Amino acid sequence: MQKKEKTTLTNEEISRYSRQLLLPCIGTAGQEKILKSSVLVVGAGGLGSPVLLYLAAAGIGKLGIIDYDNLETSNLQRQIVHSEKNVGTPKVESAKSTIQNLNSNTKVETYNLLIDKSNAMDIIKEYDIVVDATDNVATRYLLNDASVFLKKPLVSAGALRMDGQLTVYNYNGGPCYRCIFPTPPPADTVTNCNDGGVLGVITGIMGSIQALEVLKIVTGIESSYVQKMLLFDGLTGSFRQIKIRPRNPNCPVCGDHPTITELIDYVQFCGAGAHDKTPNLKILDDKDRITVHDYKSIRDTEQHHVLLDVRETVQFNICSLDNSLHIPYANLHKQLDILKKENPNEHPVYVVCRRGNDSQLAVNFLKESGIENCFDIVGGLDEWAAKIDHGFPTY
Ligand SMILES: Nc1ncnc2c1ncn2[C@@H]1O[C@H](COP(=O)(O)OP(=O)(O)OP(=O)(O)O)[C@@H](O)[C@H]1O
Ligand SMILES: [Zn+2]
Repeated sequence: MQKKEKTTLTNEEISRYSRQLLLPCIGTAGQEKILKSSVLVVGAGGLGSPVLLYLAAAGIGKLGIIDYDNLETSNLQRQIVHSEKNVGTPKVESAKSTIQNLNSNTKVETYNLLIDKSNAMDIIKEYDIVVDATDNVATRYLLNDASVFLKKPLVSAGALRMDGQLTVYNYNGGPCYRCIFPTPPPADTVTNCNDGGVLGVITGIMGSIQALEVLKIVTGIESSYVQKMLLFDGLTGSFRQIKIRPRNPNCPVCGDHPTITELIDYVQFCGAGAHDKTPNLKILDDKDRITVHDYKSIRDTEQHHVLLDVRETVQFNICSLDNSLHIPYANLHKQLDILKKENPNEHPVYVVCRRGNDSQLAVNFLKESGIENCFDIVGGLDEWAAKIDHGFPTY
């Protein structure tokens, strides 16, 4: 008969983790590994929340939490590691207090900072696994490269609107993020939750699967997403697993002859930083733009004009200025006649959107279509709320 090593788990640990100890794929040996492991979670937002909660609950020995931001009310819809009383405080502290209430045995390190090339290596080297729960391309490349250099698995996910995706990079001979996405997308084509929206449950589902993959890696169960990507469509409820390319031997970071051997400037590489909610375009000359203050006096002095709001209908339904003519930017080419009908005397047209990007594109388009007397309202309704009417809703 083979003699088994006695478990090092205490009676308290046996009882606390009993429901997962009973799983043959985990058992006492798996739980011992979980208790000894350390995981770095980058981003304490929509994805990071379930990751942190489930990993703390499962007994991960040390959790690192990185986030530079403070908690906002609009985060509570999905960032369930936080609560109302912590609005305005650093997310890392808010998350730490929740997970310490859940499991006081888990050691928690907080990093209230923006992870970048100056600090990434020093922080990541202290952990076994990295979880990418952020929302921007610059940080994805940074975490990828640092994880490759330090030989750490990277459990990465994203969620937007009703969809999610997930992959485990740089693990068991599989590809890294750069093998699959060698060049970043143009900055102005990237949509984030702030613009596109996201249902909280979607981030909950994707973050929960990230936690699951972490636990599988820690306990030595094979991860299901090496060289595979999970695509989740919340509208149809379908989960699809697609095979992705293998490790690229010519990959500049993880390939056979790497050309990138230290962290680079990711903001420059991606054309956008971690902070940038939406790139602030400036495509019009100043003569084609007016400030919110100038537009306010046009309204106050009742000058004849048309206010054209080019936001999507879902956004227009949230809030709008009185007497706006609504034509979404995407429909403008089809609905120019509506604008012409509303403005037979060719009064000036002032174009507004949420932040002043689409409105500039719209002014450009109107000018090309022969409507010369039109102007962009700089900074859009966000600027209106900030500078003119503090009671105007922001979202
Ligand atoms: N380089 C980085 N360093 C530290 N934290 C980061 C970095 N990049 C992103 N984050 C954090 O990752 C989290 C991503 O989560 P999520 O997208 O759900 O939140 P959000 O940015 O607060 O959302 P919203 O776009 O609705 O304001 C954010 O809390 C953000 O502060
Ligand atoms: Zn690679």
